[in-house]
Formats: sequence, C-alpha cells, structure tokens
Amino acid sequence: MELPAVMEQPVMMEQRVMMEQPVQTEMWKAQSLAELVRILHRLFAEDKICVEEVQALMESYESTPEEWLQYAQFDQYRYTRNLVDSGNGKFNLMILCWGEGHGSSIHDHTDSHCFMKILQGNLKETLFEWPEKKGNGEMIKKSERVLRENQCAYINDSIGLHRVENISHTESAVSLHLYSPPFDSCNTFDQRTGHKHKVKMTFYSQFGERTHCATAVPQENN
Ligand SMILES: N[C@@H](CS(=O)O)C(=O)O
Ligand SMILES: [Fe+2]
Repeated sequence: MELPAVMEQPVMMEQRVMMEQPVQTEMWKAQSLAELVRILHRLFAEDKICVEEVQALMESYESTPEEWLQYAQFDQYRYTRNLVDSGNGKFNLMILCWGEGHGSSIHDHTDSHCFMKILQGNLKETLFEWPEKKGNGEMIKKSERVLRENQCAYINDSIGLHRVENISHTESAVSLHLYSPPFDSCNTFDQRTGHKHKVKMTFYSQFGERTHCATAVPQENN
C-alpha cells in the first residue's frame, strides 16, 4: 500500500527564535498581545508548565499600549483587576491598573503560579516571609525591588508573600498578571502582627466591559 505523501508543515504564526544565552534554549517571542495569549493557551494546555519559559515569553512581549488600553480601566481610590482572558480554565490573564500611590496588602497567591509583567510605569515589589503559625509580631521583610517596563516577575507561596506598590506620585502604572490555576480569594496579612484575613477578589472589568459588583463594599486586596 502506498503511504500518504508527507504533508508540508503549516507555517506557524508565532516565531520560535533562538536567544543567545549561556545555555542555548529555544524561546518564544510574542509579537503582540494577541499572539502572547495564543502561545499561553498552547503552553498551558500541557499538563506541566515550565516557569522560566512562561516568564521569558511574557518578557518577550514589548508593551504596546494600543493593544491593551481597552482593558486598562482605572479607579480613583484603589488598584483595579481587569480580566483579559480566562485561559480555557487553566489560567487567568488580567491587567492591573495602579494609580499614583496605590498598592496591595501583603498577600499570598492561593497555591498558584503568579507571573507579573510591567506594561507601563514602575512597581515596587516587597517580599515577606510567611509569619509563624502562632506568631504575633512584625512580619519579616526579605527583599524589595523595583520592576520596570517589560520586566516579568514570578512568585508562588513557597517563595513567600508580597506587597506591590506604585510609589510614584506623578505616574500611574499598568501590569499584566497571569495566575494558574485561577483563584478568586487569597489571604492578606497585617504587617505589624502577621495576622491573616481571607479576602475575595473581584474584577473591575471583564473582557473590556465594566463589571457590576453585587456587594456594596468592594472586598479587594488593597
Ligand atoms: N496578586 C494581586 C496583585 S499583586 O499585588 O501582585 C492580585 O491579584 O490582586
Ligand atoms: Fe500578588
């Protein structure tokens, strides 16, 4: 029996390029936000993800405001969480908008992976140790750093807890966050005592449309 002719592989929309690194690894380059979302779907369809690969992919996207402005909805008083893509149930991709001086409480990430890429401005990330189970004192600060445009940071609960702040008095900031698996509540911690408090997290907008919250008082993580 004749074997079917080998079909030519379709040309991929995305480009896999070799980056110059000490250890040569194949890496993705996302040319647009839409392409970034497509590649993320592909990577998260697998059982296991490679943290470094996702982080490098997110870093490879060069922030283009026209591509994300529709999702960047700000609030006067607190940072907002705006859902961009629900990742086929595998991840949530969202844009967070930080006005001048806005920041989050010290919090955990509910056993999920958290990738955070800066799209505009700078954000300060302060890392804390988990408090002792029965502790009742000031929380221990491990490190702090300023994340700049296009950088992508990563955290999970085994690394520790963090607080994120836009310390600028004159510029807003915008960041792109990916959480996998998705979650809608986390714990916040009191810096003085280490006491924790479970909070529900909400979206200010979803797919560019403002969401109308059922609760009168927003219970956000800030
Ligand atoms: N993890 C926080 C944002 S940040 O401060 O890392 C959130 O999802 O609201
Ligand atoms: Fe966080």
